[in-house]
Amino acid sequence: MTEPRHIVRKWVKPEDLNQHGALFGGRLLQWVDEEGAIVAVTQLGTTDVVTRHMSAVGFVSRADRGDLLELEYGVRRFGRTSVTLSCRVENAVTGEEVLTLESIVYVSVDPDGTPVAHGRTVATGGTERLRE
Ligand SMILES: CC(=O)SCCNC(=O)CCNC(=O)[C@H](O)C(C)(C)COP(=O)(O)OP(=O)(O)OC[C@H]1O[C@@H](n2cnc3c(N)ncnc32)[C@H](O)[C@@H]1OP(=O)(O)O
Repeated sequence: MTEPRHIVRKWVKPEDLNQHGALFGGRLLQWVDEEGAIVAVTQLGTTDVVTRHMSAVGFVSRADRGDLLELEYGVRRFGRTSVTLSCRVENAVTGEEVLTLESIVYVSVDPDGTPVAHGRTVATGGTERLRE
């Protein structure tokens, strides 16, 4: 399962930089997780979603101040309580790969934080499930 894709863009600003003047890796992971959670929320139709697992992280190339980054998510799999996304980050201008995560697993939870079945089996490209 790879379609539809979800793309968000981030501009690297001065407050996002590390001591070498490049994008701080932790900031990039924050973006990847936060935007991924929003994709998961739109897929599952609930805002009660938590991150359970991330696959190995490899920072392939650096991003610098002023770079425009594209975070592209795919929906890989629906489980009983989880949804698994993939994420590729690239420079929106050059297309150079910055980071790829094979899988990020988000879990639907109840108010006590216990996993609950979400009942979803098919990906959506929209936000209509939030209004169901
Ligand atoms: C958006 C954010 O930043 S949220 C903040 C960061 N995240 C958190 O604080 C979450 C902390 N973790 C937890 O509270 C708990 O681990 C929970 C509630 C998420 C899950 O509880 P668990 O006891 O692990 O539940 P369980 O073993 O049933 O797993 C839940 C789902 O995650 C999947 N899962 C669990 N571990 C993994 C793993 N290592 N890799 C892939 N999937 C996994 C399971 O397969 C299951 O999916 P399924 O129901 O679709 O088959």
